[in-house]
Amino acid sequence: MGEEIAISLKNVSKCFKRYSRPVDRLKEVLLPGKSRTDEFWALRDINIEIPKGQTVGIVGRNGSGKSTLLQIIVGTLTPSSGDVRVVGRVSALLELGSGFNPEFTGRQNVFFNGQLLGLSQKQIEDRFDDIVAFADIGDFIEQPVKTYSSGMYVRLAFSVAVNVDPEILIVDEALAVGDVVFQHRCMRRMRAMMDSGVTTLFVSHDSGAIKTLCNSAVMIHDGKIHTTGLPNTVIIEYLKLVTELELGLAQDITVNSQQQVNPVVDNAIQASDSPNFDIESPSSNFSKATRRGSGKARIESVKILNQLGHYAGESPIFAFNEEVTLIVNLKVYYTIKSCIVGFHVCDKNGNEVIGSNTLEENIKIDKLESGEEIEIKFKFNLPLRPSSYSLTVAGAESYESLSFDWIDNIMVFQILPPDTGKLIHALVHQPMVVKVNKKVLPTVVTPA
Ligand SMILES: Nc1ncnc2c1ncn2[C@@H]1O[C@H](COP(=O)(O)OP(=O)(O)OP(=O)(O)O)[C@@H](O)[C@H]1O
Repeated sequence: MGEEIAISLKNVSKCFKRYSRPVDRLKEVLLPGKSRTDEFWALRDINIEIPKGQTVGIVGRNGSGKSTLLQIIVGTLTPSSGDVRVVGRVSALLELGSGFNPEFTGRQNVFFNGQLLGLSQKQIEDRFDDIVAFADIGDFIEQPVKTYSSGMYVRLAFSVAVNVDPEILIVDEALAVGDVVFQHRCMRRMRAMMDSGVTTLFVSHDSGAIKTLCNSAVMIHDGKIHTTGLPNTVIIEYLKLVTELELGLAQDITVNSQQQVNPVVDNAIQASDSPNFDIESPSSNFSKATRRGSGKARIESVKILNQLGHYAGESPIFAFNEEVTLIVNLKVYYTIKSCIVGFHVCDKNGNEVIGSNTLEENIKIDKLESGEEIEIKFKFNLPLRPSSYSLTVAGAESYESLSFDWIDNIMVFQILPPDTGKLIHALVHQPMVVKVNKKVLPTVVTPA
């Protein structure tokens, strides 16, 4: 006998009608008979089968179609075509704001929701204390839900969703809204439910959560299934796509910023006259990166090797804390008195999180003549929070002098979450030793 299927979608597509201009909606009302909407396919030919008891993660960029897919499975949206089968009682925690009546108190909403999910009054009463205890929102349970903060709202909604004995649990990113303590509590509860055989569908942008919680994952892109498989494989594909798109964005910005050339630097480059800026490099990103400098010496190529010593590619993905080697090749066009070459790694907000240079690392590079070439290698680890980072590489004769070459955004790379499932809360992670000493309480001697 084959495995039981809890959720099955066959050739499911969803088309929304959209007005490209608000005035078209008005025109349609005033001049009925002609549709003025455009068709927008949010989902196209989705085929998924989720066996009973599995936990499946769904990833995809904003607007890729994840929420539409979940709403179709839950039944709050009907597909334009295709077949949806869901076997079992579904409890869903979809977007914030759905499910509760804002005018009702928390207590009234618990009963209202429980009934919607098919529980009797008695069954809800039996579970009520557990629901309130898990939500931990104190006296607010007697207040109208419209007075709740978004965090309180999620606490109560999640508590209801997990305390009604669902056979299928569908969670859409809502965990991110609660505080960290609550997120951990939710994770523990979800894991317990998964262990007890509840089929779970879990949408998240948190690749660590997908990797630690799910048996398999599905990546949606532009309304279609892009990749399915083991969570790690799907996450790598997802991060690769995100990195490539980010890099494309960085390059667009670069093209604009290059139009505003710093005149001082520009004159210096022109004065140097001879350097050839059509650099051959292993990276096609290279020539498009934001670049400035006198041009007396030029960074000819930059590449990163992974911990196995292999070239990591143009948009690398590294393991958490992986040891990498950055290799910078420099060619001198005009004699320089001395040379400092350095780099830094920036997070998305532009914070420089890792960086150094030859001078600070006590590597002295003396006078270099025109035509000389040098290679500099920096070996370091990447103990950084899983995210994407950009690399900047630069060189100058001294701290006081104008850079001879400075290249921002030469590369964007991605760091994966630790395999252990550990969450990295800070930007940079430090190895540490933790010791707990249990205090021995003095024994109290009671007088005879
Ligand atoms: N009711 C609607 N009418 C028209 N277009 C819609 C409607 N609902 C969703 N869309 C469009 O469908 C696409 C998919 O939306 P959906 O909310 O499913 O994406 P998502 O992957 O969940 O995004 P996010 O991660 O931002 O929540 C988007 O382009 C969205 O604008």
